[in-house]
Amino acid sequence: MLQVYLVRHGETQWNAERRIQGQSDSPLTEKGEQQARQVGERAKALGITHIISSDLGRTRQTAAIIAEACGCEITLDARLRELDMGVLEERHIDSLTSDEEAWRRQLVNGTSDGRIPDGESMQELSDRMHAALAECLELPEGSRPLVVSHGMALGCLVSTILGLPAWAERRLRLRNCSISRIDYQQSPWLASGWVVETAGDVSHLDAPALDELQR
Ligand SMILES: O=C(O)[C@H](O)COP(=O)(O)O
Repeated sequence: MLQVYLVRHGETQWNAERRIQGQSDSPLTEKGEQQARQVGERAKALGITHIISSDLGRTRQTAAIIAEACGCEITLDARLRELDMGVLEERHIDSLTSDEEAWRRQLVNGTSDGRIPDGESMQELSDRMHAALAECLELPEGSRPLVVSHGMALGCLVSTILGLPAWAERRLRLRNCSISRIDYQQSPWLASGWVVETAGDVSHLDAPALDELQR
């Protein structure tokens, strides 16, 4: 049975400052680098064989730290990027006008085709994340891949595997450097296809980051 580990990147400067990143970027904080090292230790113990990462800077930085610990090659895949948040990228979450806040809420509270101006819909995000995930099925027998991506992108993947709408990802707390696991199984009794084993595990982190709303 193929097991795929899903890791959100380590804490970044803008995560700590509550600024919207989307496909814009900011570097890992010192804490984010430490979190990535702790994922690296776990990844080594798990016998990870391949690392597949979003091509944004913060995920590449996290993937490089994990790869150093477990000695795997990194493959970059732009389909694993965070949701494109259009004109709201780089903005401080507490600085949004009421119109801007309405765009954001429309996106995360139940409209799969809603989008922030110049941004992407949750459905588009879901489609590209599933297409990237499907490539794990082509890896050689016995592979154990680890995917490094983003909060909304991974939340959308896990939600849709569970049969929930893409926007249900806001109901999942995927903190920086949390690990989720999904398996691809064929079962006569349970679901066949992707199933969720764990979501948002932070037991490998000394001091898990607070999520954005708690900061
Ligand atoms: O700020 C954002 O773009 C998202 O809410 C979180 O994205 P991240 O997982 O890349 O920090």
